[in-house]
Amino acid sequence: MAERLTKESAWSGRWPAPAKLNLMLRIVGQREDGYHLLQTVFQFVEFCDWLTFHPVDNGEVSLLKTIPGVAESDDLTVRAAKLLKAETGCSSGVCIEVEKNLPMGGGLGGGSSDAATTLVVLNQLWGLNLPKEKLLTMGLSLGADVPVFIYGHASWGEGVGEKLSEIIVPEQWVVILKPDCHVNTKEIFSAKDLTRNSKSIKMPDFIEGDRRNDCLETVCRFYPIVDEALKDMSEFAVARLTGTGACVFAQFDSYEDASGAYQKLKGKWVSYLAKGVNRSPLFVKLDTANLNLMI
Ligand SMILES: C[C@](O)(CO)[C@H](O)COP(=O)(O)OP(=O)(O)OC[C@H]1O[C@@H](n2ccc(N)nc2=O)[C@H](O)[C@@H]1O
Ligand SMILES: Nc1ncnc2c1ncn2[C@@H]1O[C@H](COP(=O)(O)OP(=O)(O)OP(=O)(O)O)[C@@H](O)[C@H]1O
Repeated sequence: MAERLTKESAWSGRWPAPAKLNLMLRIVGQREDGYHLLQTVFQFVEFCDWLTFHPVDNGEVSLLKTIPGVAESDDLTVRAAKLLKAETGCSSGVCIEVEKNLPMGGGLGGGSSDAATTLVVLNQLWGLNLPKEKLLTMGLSLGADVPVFIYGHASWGEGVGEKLSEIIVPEQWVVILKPDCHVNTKEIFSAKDLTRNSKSIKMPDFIEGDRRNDCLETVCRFYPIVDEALKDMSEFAVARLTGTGACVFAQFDSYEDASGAYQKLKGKWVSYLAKGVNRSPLFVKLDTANLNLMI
C-alpha cells in the first residue's frame, strides 16, 4: 500500500540523501578552468544521510545543528536552500536537520547528496515547480557530484559528471571501508603525477570489465592507509576506490559473502554493508509519497 503523504507529514518526514559509488573513473582531459573531464559510472548505495525540513516563518534558512568543521553558511544544504530562494524569490524559511551518517571526504558524495536532496525536496515542499533541468544546473553550480543525485538513476557520466545517461548495472551487495583519513578532492586533482590523458572508452568496454580509477595511484601515494585498505579488501573480492577516496569498496553477488567479508573487516576498519541500487532511494521515496499530488 503506497504511503500517501499529506503536506504536513511531508514536512515532518525524513528524506534520504544516499551515497554514490564511482564504479570506474577515467580522466580524459582538462577544461580551461582547470576542471577535469571524466568518464565515470555512478551507482547509488542504500546507505544514507537523512534530512528533515522544519518550516519556519521568519523566512530564514538555518541548520538545527551544524556538522563539526563546517560553518553553517558553508553547509551545502544551507547553500542549496538559499540558492532556491535566490533563483525564485521565494520568501519561505526552513530549519534543516541533517542526520549525518556518510563519512566526509570519503568519495561517497555525502555533501553533494545532501545538497541534491535539499534542492529536490524543498522545490516540492515550497511548491516552486522548478523543472528538473533547472535543478540540475543549480546543482552543478554547487559541486560536480550534485547533478547525479538530482538525476536519480545509475549513470554513465561525462564532462565533469554533468552529462548523464542512464545505465543499468547489477545491483550487488557492497562492503565499504573508510580509512582514517580525509581526502581533499582538490588536492588529488591538483597532483602533478595524476593521469589526465586516459583514452576514452565506450559503455560496452565498461560492461566487459574496464573498471579503472585514474585517481588510485595518486591517492595511495598521498594516503598509504588507503592502499592498506585496498589490500585487506582484496582478500575477499576485487577492491576499488570510489571517486578520489578515501573509501574503498568491493561488490558481492550474495548477502552471505558480503556479510562474511564485512564481519572480518569491521574489527580493523570503519566498515559499511549495504545494497548497490540503480534508482536513488530519494526518488523511490518521492514516487511512493506521490508528493506532487498532495501539495
Ligand atoms: C571525484 C568525484 O567525486 C567523482 O564523482 C567528483 O568529480 C568530485 O566532485 P565534487 O566533490 O562535487 O567536486 P567539486 O566540489 O565540484 O570540486 C572540488 C575541486 O576538485 C577539482 N575538480 C573537481 C571535479 C572535476 N571534474 N575536476 C576537478 O578538477 C576542482 O579543483 C574543484 O575545485
Ligand atoms: N552537508 C554537508 N555534508 C558533508 N560535507 C559538507 C556538507 N556541506 C559542506 N560540506 C563540505 O564538503 C566537503 C566534502 O564532503 P563530502 O562528504 O561530500 O566528501 P566526499 O564524499 O569526498 O565528496 P566527493 O566524492 O563529492 O568528493 C566536506 O569536507 C565539507 O567541508
